[in-house]
Amino acid sequence: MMDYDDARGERPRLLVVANRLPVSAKRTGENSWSLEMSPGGLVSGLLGITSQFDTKWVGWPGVDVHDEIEKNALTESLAEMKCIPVFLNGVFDQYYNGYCNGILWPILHHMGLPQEDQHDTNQTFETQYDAYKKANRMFLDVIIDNYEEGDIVWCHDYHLMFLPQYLKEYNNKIKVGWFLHSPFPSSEVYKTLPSRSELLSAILAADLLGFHTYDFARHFLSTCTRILGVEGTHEGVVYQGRVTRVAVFPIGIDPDRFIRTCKLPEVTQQMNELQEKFAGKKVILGVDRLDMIKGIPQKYLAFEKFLEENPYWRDKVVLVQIAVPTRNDVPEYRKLKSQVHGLVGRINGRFGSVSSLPIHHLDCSVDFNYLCAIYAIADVMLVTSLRDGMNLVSYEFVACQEAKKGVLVLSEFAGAGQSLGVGALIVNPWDVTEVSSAIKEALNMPAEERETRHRSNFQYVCTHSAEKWGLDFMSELNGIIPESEMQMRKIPLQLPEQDVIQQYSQSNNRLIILGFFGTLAEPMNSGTKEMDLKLNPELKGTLKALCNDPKTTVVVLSRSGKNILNKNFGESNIWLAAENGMFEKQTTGEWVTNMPQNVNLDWVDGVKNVFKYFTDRTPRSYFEASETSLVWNYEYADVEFGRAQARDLLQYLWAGPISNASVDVVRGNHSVEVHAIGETKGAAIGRILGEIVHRKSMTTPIDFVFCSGYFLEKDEDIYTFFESKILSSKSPNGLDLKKENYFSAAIGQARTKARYVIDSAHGVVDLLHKLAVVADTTMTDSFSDSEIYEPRDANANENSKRWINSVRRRKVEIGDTGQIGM
Ligand SMILES: O=P(O)(O)OC[C@H]1O[C@H](O[C@H]2O[C@H](CO)[C@@H](O)[C@H](O)[C@H]2O)[C@H](O)[C@@H](O)[C@@H]1O
Ligand SMILES: O=c1ccn([C@@H]2O[C@H](COP(=O)(O)OP(=O)(O)O)[C@@H](O)[C@H]2O)c(=O)[nH]1
Repeated sequence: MMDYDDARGERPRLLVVANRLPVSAKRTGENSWSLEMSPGGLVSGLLGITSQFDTKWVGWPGVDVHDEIEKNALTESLAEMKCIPVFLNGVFDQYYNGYCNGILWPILHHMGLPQEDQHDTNQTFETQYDAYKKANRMFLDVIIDNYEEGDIVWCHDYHLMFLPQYLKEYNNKIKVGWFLHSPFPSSEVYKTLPSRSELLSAILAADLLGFHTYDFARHFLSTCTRILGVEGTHEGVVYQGRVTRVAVFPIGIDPDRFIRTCKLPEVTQQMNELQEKFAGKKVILGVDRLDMIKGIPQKYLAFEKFLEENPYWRDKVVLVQIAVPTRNDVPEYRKLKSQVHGLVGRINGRFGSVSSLPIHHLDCSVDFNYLCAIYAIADVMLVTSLRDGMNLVSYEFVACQEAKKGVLVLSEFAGAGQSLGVGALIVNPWDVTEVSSAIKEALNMPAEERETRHRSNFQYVCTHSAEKWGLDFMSELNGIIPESEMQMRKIPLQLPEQDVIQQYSQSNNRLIILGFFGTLAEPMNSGTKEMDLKLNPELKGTLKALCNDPKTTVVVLSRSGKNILNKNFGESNIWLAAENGMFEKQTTGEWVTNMPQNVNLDWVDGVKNVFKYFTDRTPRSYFEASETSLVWNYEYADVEFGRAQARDLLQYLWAGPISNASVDVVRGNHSVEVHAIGETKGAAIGRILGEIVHRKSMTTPIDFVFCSGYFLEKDEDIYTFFESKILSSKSPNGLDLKKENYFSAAIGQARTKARYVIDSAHGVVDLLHKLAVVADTTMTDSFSDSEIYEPRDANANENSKRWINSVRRRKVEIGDTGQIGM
């Protein structure tokens, strides 16, 4: 955790940006306002971090104000509380009631999009979406007006999903964090959102994204994979050349505030009054905003069932439900209110009497002291959220229960279900029978068990406070920025193709090192099987031309076996390294083995069986097997399923065929590779280089190296091998390499040890075509001046054909025989 130097007044400046300010304004007269604490867990949680930072809040003040004088008056009142208002006049209804709470909120809580009148819904959707973006821009404008260099900006919640993008577009150096207080749904639900990609890309502009639970973070990562096609790693999401860190930060409360409040005389007085009022009865408590995600109807149905089945308890228990009014302007919420009132009437009618009602339903919020008092006297807290980001009410109840040690009945669908699962009775709120039984169990629970359960919850709530949550997030954000900047700096440049061509044309002894899979091989399709790895047909002529140039040596380094390389490169005068260098040969010669003596390959058949098993059960996966290595690849399978299968496959392997074998297991992006210990591509290239120098009896040092492939991270030593050979003067090892004539280029990797990147294998194919032309022209110059060159390969792609022809024409025009001046 970070240590901030309060004594020197060096608290970092933090702009907390949330839809709602911690206080909401109410007009009390002309130009005068009263400020009240805003409801909801977001505000409660964030209050815990204000002491650690020089914090200012940016948010909606809770009212529409049109008059400039009034705006100024309110702005001044809010400034005293370090709050900066964003007046959302004109867009608020469409943005907040419409897009935020009518569209995003139900999607995030697994409830799906509204389905009434599709045509109207589509029309309003567009307007609401526009208002949402406009509102996010209004937040941006206020931030810009108040931003000072070095400020950290922490954006909160689903209301502000565009803000990270807007902030970074304004100033890429601002540290931006974004935290989601609600759940993040499964990709199957999120996918239905019409603006799904834009919203995802917009939040990925942040440096750090936080979620309450692993489930939500996992859903988010797999949604990014499925919708944007990006890979989620343990570090986060690599998107558009930068890494966005994704991490889990479960929010907490300020437990001391509750513990202290419960000891205040006025609060103990309220407790006494409540106890007197409910004397002889057990109190079950519910505290929720009247929101459909809180499962209040389900709670009432379960309570009704409990009363039905347990007549003994009918006059000995009362359910007090504080239903805090919320989002009254959203139609769904108004409907919920009447539904809930109907249920209360029915149950009280069925089980109540003149002197007692089983349900006390309050449509209001209560003040903080009263809330603590009622938390403290309750015997059972009943939380039946159908989905809930965290549910701080359950933490608050625990914090107030040191004396009573009541029982928490908690929905498994609240984030809190993951943290308080040991102490609480966890229920599925949709299962009224289960909730009814849990009520009974809670009411009958022996004191000793209540004590044990409470202790475990209390310990958690006290150690996982809102302050810790805020500091953890900020600490991560601060740590991550330099790293992500570093990563941005480390991101290699695009291969400078023209420099490669120029250096190639000027050099006298060139070495081209290429991978096979994902580089020279034709893209696989779903039907591809083990032996089908084939040289891209576009490259046949090109490779031949390169290999036939006496100034050029081509090496193909592959994890594939000897047979596959023989089949594909048998006709070229080329150096081959099969199985990552276990076997080597020049096409004209015999394969030489580098396999250590006594290497044990007993594991191969067992691994093959496991790979076969998983290939059969994972559509569009396939495996390659060679003498010393096997690779199972799920690149073309459903990525999520493939990943899950890969996990299972590894368990099978470790438990069986490789438990005692001398093998390396490498997890690639979409593959699992098992190979005999002993070879790396870097070591192989070192040996081959020695051979080349020796066999060719070289007199001219190698003065051009191009090395490119779709290599696994562990094989990237192939790129670093040459780095140590780059000298200012000619080196004794037959190399004359400088940074100008050494080109290492990884295909499609955001992070690599190579100097450069190429977006796809097409880039390599294209470049090789061009180099082949240079090889041809420098070798023979056998075209007549009037001849327009036709690439020898009819399949060469259009760009390279065009390029080649333009070079030919220029060559004709300027009579250039040896060099191509680019
Ligand atoms: O501002 P409102 O529209 O009135 O709604 C109140 C808040 O509701 C949501 O709270 C969430 O945040 C809590 C703390 O992280 C979490 O415990 C709870 O599960 C969530 O529902 C909403 O996310 C906030 O933005 C609202 O302010
Ligand atoms: O009359 C009330 C009752 C409760 N709360 C607070 O509202 C928050 C509810 O947070 P929770 O995470 O449980 O759910 P949310 O309402 O944010 O979805 C808690 O901090 C409660 O103390 C409130 O402000 N007024």
